[in-house]
Amino acid sequence: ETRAFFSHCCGGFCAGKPLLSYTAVPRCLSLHKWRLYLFRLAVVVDHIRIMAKGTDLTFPYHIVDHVVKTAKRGDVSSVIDVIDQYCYSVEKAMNVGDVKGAILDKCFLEASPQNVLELGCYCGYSSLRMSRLLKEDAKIFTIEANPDYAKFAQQIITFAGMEKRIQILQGLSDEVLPTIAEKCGVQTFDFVFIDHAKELYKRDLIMLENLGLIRHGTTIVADNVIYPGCPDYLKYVRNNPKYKSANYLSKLEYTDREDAIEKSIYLP
Ligand SMILES: C[S@@+](CC[C@H](N)C(=O)[O-])C[C@H]1O[C@@H](n2cnc3c(N)ncnc32)[C@H](O)[C@@H]1O
Repeated sequence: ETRAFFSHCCGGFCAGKPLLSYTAVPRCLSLHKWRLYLFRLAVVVDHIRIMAKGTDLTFPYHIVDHVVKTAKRGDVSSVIDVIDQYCYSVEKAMNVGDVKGAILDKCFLEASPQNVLELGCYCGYSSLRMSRLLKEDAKIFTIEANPDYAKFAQQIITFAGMEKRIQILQGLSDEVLPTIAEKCGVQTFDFVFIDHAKELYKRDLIMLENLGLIRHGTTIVADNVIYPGCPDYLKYVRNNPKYKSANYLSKLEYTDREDAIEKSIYLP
């Protein structure tokens, strides 16, 4: 139980959690360069745990291999199905999965967004799910701190033929967000999927507000709000007149454990 909990903390990192939490400290010059090193160290620790079978999670490159061997190139739905089959039958991974993925799809279709932001790309699974439902000229920007995961996600996204619709921005969320508008030519996002380090959900939502990156009516969907959970985020969106929130009870990806998705509409 404890192991499973830690393996999902910070979006799947376990032993690295205290190190990752350190990356949550406010940016300042003296800490700046160390935050990414600590993030990478946390990843190394987790890789050792995966190799030692100390967690039931997988390396994303296993997923890349499986997708390339099994899925149909250029067919997004085939790539998504192959990842789901792999996670059910071989090794679990920390992507949103098919069950909560259906809720994400529903929220996405209701919002019919033009500009989409995702925090936490991992292997690109949720980006690909959303990309199937994108309007003609709409685009997804997804932030991923781990350079290896960003690379594997890029391979999967390109294999699925979605490289023009999904842009990966590699870096820590609080370092990428301040320059995203200028870099990507986007003023505000219409839909945000938050699925990175659970203790950063609230901080990064407030950052999006302060940077003016969300507008009246933006839909914000947050994953894993029960397991491993993000109580401070839920308290923030539920007790805040600027948000109208709804909870969708579901199951943790590829398991029977209870989890949920929180959808919040920003109405400042
Ligand atoms: C749960 S996974 C994302 C799963 C993905 N959304 C999906 O469903 O396919 C969380 C990801 O967030 C990334 N992450 C953690 N902290 C981050 C941060 N501060 N900035 C950007 N990415 C971060 C992790 O490296 C990990 O790949």
